[in-house]
Amino acid sequence: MATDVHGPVTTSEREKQVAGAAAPGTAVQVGGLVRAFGGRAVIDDLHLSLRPGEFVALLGRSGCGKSTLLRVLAGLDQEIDGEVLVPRRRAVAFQAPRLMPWKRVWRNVLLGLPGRPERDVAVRALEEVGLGRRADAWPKTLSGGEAQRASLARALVREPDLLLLDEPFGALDALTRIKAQRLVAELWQERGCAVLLVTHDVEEALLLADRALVMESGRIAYETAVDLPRPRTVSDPRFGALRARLLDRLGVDGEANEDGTDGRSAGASVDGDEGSGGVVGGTEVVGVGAAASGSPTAAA
Ligand SMILES: Nc1ncnc2c1ncn2[C@@H]1O[C@H](COP(=O)(O)OP(=O)(O)OP(=O)(O)O)[C@@H](O)[C@H]1O
Repeated sequence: MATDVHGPVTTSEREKQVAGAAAPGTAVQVGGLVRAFGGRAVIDDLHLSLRPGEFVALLGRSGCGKSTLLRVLAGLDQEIDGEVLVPRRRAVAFQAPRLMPWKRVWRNVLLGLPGRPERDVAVRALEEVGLGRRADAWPKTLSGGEAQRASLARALVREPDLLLLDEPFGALDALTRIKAQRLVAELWQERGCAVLLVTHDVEEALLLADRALVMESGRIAYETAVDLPRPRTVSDPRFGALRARLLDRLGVDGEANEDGTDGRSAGASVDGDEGSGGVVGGTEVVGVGAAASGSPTAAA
């Protein structure tokens, strides 16, 4: 069962015990996590930790269990074994904005919040994502990018210590996507919350994250620090080298050389199904413990 370790003091004895076991300075701590569907373990003895304020990207082939892990961390799936320590304040945004069409945008932002929060609370969150003037709009009148920003506002209004993003930019066109990535980078810098971003896009991971993880066979099979100064550019040779290494690890042929001098132009992404064979094999951990550093001011 997912257990909160931050925020107001927990009440149950079990929560106290688990909270006591959490390492200091840890936002997320997962140990021996197993999630099975019909006897098939999609997550199998997974271990993961995030530091407060750390931005981590989670990559992996389609069907390898990324969204399942995110749902567990969000507390949406509790049919698990193992230990999951997460902040009490956490929020999730999905690829589909999931706005209720019969509620105005500002009411969507406040959906599910305890108490009776005022409209102003929603408007402030909408202003943060550049949508203050659309507070009274109906969701169907928003563009795809605007709807995604409204979804982000709904997550931010919860003032999360952990923000879980499940391919939030996946359905956006290229330009809107770049803007949305920059927005997330800025909001992360301002808010200082830990972020776990599920993405298929290696470049997106490298532009935004302190650390990139690759999930495979139900575990974190590979990780690398992204210790590049911000703002980052895809033309940086070190960026190209990291991209090549990650693509190789994901079983995708990269055109970039290891030194990054002949990098791909854009859109290095992962597809193909987990379990369809593939180049990725074995378990390797590289650069464990990368510190969150620099200022995430730009993402392209
Ligand atoms: N509720 C469920 N019932 C049965 N199987 C499920 C359920 N949810 C997920 N699965 C299975 O678990 C596996 C992992 O799914 P998940 O959505 O976590 O993968 P993913 O890595 O996020 O994939 P993608 O990148 O394509 O979104 C898949 O084989 C999926 O069919």
